[in-house]
Amino acid sequence: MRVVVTGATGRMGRTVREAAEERGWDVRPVSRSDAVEDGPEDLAAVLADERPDAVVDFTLPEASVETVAACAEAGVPAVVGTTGFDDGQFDALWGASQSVAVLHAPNFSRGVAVLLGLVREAVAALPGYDVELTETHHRGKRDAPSGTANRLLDAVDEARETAAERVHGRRGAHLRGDGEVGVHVRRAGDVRGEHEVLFAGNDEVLTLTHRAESRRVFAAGALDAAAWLAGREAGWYDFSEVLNDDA
Ligand SMILES: NC(=O)C1=CN([C@@H]2O[C@H](COP(=O)(O)OP(=O)(O)OC[C@H]3O[C@@H](n4cnc5c(N)ncnc54)[C@H](OP(=O)(O)O)[C@@H]3O)[C@@H](O)[C@H]2O)C=CC1
Ligand SMILES: O=C(O)C1=N[C@H](C(=O)O)C[C@H](O)C1
Repeated sequence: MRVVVTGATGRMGRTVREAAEERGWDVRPVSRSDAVEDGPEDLAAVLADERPDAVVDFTLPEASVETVAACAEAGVPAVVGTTGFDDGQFDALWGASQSVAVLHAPNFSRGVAVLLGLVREAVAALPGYDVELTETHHRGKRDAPSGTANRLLDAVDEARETAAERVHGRRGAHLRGDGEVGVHVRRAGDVRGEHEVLFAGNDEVLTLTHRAESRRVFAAGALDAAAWLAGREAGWYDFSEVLNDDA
């Protein structure tokens, strides 16, 4: 496999490069900075010259939109791990997937894929229970709540077949509403990523927690996705399709 890694000097960019090199892949880092060999370079030119099998992108929403547009132009599949897109940016990614294969996931760990299923199952089995979500990440994280937290909240809504009011933190005199879901965000140190979904009711509490212990887990999932996506036709793909084919 030959992959281009954008945001090559970022926390995830560095981890993805190392993991791909360990697999023996041909890795081409692309960065805005001159901290990588070959310095800052135009992505479109790199894609045209080197024809990689896929691009792996963990950057910022505005940067990912540009990257995926360049991939669409060059016909190179794109794996996107970036989070924090607004609706317009998300539409731009989806639009590009009409002309190239795009796979976006807010979390490339297999444990979180399982957690999503468990949350749907718990919501369906525990009607009327209060649900609260807490996520913790390192101090360098920009977006809140995390992309994974938003995906977990969507899973709660899907299982309830209704959109819950998402209450971000609580302060002052305020009684909890029946259907609301509390969302709590913590930023501290270098916590790699923790998500907890709590269900309470009927004199009991159930918590489902996922904790990433290294960024390598995300890099491994993204590289598995890149290998799966290479050579696929244009379209919008989901990480669950990669995992299902693996099972
Ligand atoms: N889906 C998943 O499993 C995971 C997703 N993420 C997501 O990946 C994204 C990146 O996370 P992380 O690696 O921690 O972030 P970092 O801030 O460490 O890295 C982001 C990199 O993006 C590049 N970049 C491109 N354009 C810009 C710009 N305009 N301003 C700043 N940087 C820019 C820079 O690299 P350079 O200078 O080299 O171009 C920068 O280092 C986040 O959205 C995060 O939520 C994180 C972990 C797992
Ligand atoms: O920024 C991070 O670090 C992470 N971001 C992703 C998210 O927003 O959900 C995934 C993971 O939790 C790490």
